[in-house]
Amino acid sequence: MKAILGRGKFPKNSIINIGGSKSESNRLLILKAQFQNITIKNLSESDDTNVLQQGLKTVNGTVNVHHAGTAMRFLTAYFAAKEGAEIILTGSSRMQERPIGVLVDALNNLGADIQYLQNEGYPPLKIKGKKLQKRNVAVQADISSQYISALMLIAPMLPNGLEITLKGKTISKPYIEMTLSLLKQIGVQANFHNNIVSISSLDKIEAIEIIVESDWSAASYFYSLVALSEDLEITLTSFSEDSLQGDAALSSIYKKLGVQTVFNTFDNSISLSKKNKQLPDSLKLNLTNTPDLAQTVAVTCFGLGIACELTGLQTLKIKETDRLSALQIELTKLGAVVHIDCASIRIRKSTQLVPNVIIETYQDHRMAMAFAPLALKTPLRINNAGVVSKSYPNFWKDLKKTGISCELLKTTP
Ligand SMILES: O=C(O)C1=C[C@@H](OP(=O)(O)O)[C@@H](O)[C@H](O)C1
Ligand SMILES: C=C(OP(=O)(O)O)C(=O)O
Repeated sequence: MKAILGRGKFPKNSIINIGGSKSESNRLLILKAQFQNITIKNLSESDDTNVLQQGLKTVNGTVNVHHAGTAMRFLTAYFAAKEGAEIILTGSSRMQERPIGVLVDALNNLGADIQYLQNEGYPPLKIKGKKLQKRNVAVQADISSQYISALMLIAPMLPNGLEITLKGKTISKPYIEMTLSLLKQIGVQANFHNNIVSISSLDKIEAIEIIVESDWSAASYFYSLVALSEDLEITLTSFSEDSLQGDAALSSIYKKLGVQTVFNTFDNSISLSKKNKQLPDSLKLNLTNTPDLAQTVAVTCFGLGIACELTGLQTLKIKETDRLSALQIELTKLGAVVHIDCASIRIRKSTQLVPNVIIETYQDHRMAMAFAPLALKTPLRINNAGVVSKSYPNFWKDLKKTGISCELLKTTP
């Protein structure tokens, strides 16, 4: 499917319900598999959440998580600790290039039985579930925080709980804190101090209902739209100032780009509007804590003609695609001058924007969604637009509500 985008008719204010955070949803599903008396409201409708939910129904057989990193990592730990499970866990060809050795080593050190079926360090995996008796494990924390969250999420089901020592510089730390908060919220004793995470074992919890907050990473595309507009106003429902998601940092990041966020406590929504039209010449940010915002911020800065330097991005090359290189190729087509190295991207201040460019998405939902707001500045096309369903199946429908014209064309394979 191809998306043909341009300017349409802009309503005064559009109200959008993005849907539940996929990160919170996928953690809560793993916890619910251990404690049935958790009721989850506003669960994400993303592909990544659906594959995890389906996977959890399997005890014996093959589970394919496609492109879902959290599902791959969380299910590896879950099945490894689930006595009686015999699972082949696999994913898309890209998933088979995304490393998982750090997590598999940690679990095998705890007594698990996980084997590689093809390349050492990568899915597919053969997992035989066992009782994991050991309590202590050390894990490299500078590759993906998902390995640590995966271990934390199964800790309550281990007879002795778990103490995880984080080695190296911890990246994507807010995601570890999100896992910790959710564990505490359901009544598990958990703490994270210096570089040690410790979590107690627990058999039962009190019944609890948890409402998943909407997805802040997905909100970034609407921040970008408002920033690139003259006067768009957009209201996003089910958000709060007191968020578990690190990407809530958007409100302060986009303040620098002229977007004001009002937190409406009466109905838990946020209203975005363009306030400051005096923009800086350049923006420099370290995104170690918020890697999923990199593509959005890079594209917004380019569209606004602001030079930008984004650092702390060493993990981007092992995500859905090598995101730094994908950004460089696509922004260059639009007329940008882009420099990348292994952990950063620099984009020169630019005044030209080439029209009618066809953006490739590299099987990465965030490539499609991050480039879409540029339609406010120039007509463009986005190839393989269906990729958005990985995290945000209604993205194109919601984008239209803001006034962007969006024609979706089926393409023959
Ligand atoms: O735990 C999570 O829900 C996530 C953690 C981050 O991954 P890394 O820890 O690999 O950076 C983030 O990029 C991903 O979209 C979701
Ligand atoms: C990196 C992402 O997801 P995952 O690692 O869970 O596939 C993402 O959604 O941007």
